[in-house]
Amino acid sequence: MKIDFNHMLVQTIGEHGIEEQDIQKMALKIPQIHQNMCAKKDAMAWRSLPYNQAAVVADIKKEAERINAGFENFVVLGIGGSALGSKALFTGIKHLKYNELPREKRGGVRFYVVDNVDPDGINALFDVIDVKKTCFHVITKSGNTVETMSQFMIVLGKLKEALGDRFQENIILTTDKEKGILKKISNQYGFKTFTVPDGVGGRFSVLCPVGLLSAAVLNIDIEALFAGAQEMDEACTKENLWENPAYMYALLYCAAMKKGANISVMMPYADGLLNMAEWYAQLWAESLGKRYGNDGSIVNKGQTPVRALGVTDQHSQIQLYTEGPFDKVIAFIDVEKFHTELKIPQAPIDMQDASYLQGQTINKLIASEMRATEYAVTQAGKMNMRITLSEMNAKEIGALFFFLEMATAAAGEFLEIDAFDQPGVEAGKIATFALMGRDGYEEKAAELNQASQKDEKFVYQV
Ligand SMILES: O=P(O)(O)OC[C@H]1O[C@](O)(CO)[C@@H](O)[C@@H]1O
Repeated sequence: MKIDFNHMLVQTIGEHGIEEQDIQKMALKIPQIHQNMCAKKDAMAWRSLPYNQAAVVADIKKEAERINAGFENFVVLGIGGSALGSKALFTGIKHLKYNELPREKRGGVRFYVVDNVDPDGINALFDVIDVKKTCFHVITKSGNTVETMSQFMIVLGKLKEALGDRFQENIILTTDKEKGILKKISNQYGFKTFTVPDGVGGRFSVLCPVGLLSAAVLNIDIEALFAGAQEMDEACTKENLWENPAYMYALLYCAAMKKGANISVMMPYADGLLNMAEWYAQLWAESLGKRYGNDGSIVNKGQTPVRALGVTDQHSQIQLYTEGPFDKVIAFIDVEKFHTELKIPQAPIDMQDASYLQGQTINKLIASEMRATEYAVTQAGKMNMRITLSEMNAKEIGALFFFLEMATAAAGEFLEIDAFDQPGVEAGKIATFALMGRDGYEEKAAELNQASQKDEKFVYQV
């Protein structure tokens, strides 16, 4: 993987870029940041995932074999970090019309992720799967998340209807080793259960059973995922800024924030990587968007992630990126070698001025469009950078996950905030419990009803 930061700098984009002397100044913080990253390594248990899971991976593979031998479909039920990693793995590595392929080409079950509580969305799935022939992986680290628990209850109802009491084999749970409702259910009913290790938060959990069971069911090479993550780990644990791309990413993005770039656009030029941008959006937003600094002062830090897809969004967003405010950093992601090379053939009709395309490849077109867009935003003086994957395979995807996780953790150190909590989300979760009538939340429900009184003059009913 190549990570190129050239277009973040004043010498390439002009006055809105970052000066080398700003880098030197911020680099003075690196020894302390590095010391913190080393001291917190054990607490950041996700950093050990590429190394310490031999037994659990063996178990996951056994389970995946059972699933692929006995079922037609595999459905992940979860939300946020419990779902986004699986989605990124699925489209980032597998065939883009995987579920529509015949079984012998897929080599396994069809794969779905349900990460919302849209009634039509959930019901649409039941219209295309036979629940009897479906294995559901229910993932919630906290074991309490309202969206996942309600999906689970709907599925249990359907399974009971279809199978009577013989639904145990259709359910696998992944949750905390002791906390939460899901763990209690697991203990009581003996469902096959995997554990989210301590110190592995949802958004950092893709390389534990949360994402690995999906990987195994999809026949994704888990060892290659780990190998990519390990290689990246080696680079991203170096103290030297000029050898550590995660530190440089964190430094430059934090320098950009200081210059008012409050938006982080991730723009992959590959359909399959759009879910990687979705995954990054949660990682970057939930980790860095914080009201309080480590010292308890109010800091309101963070940078808003935006996902865009090349080339599609060139025709919707690039106008803004090029000519709009200097409030963004754009990370382009490109792929050197796609799974396919697609030639534009000689057309059977006269293509007039479009005939220059004949004999060329779509691969060249997507690569050229990325270069052209990169050139345009660079000329316009907008900060951008490029991550190049050699291919969309398990090793590169494992490396990319790990790089972005390390960069996020390091950015948390630069910003002097806790990158591993999410108190702002908890507030919404509590309010939802109250609105849904959960015991113990009566006071909150009353408070909410009071707060939702509206001044009718600002409400337009048309
Ligand atoms: O895995 P859980 O506990 O259900 O949480 C799901 C998601 O909810 C959050 O807590 C908040 O959205 C995320 O951090 C997490 O990934």
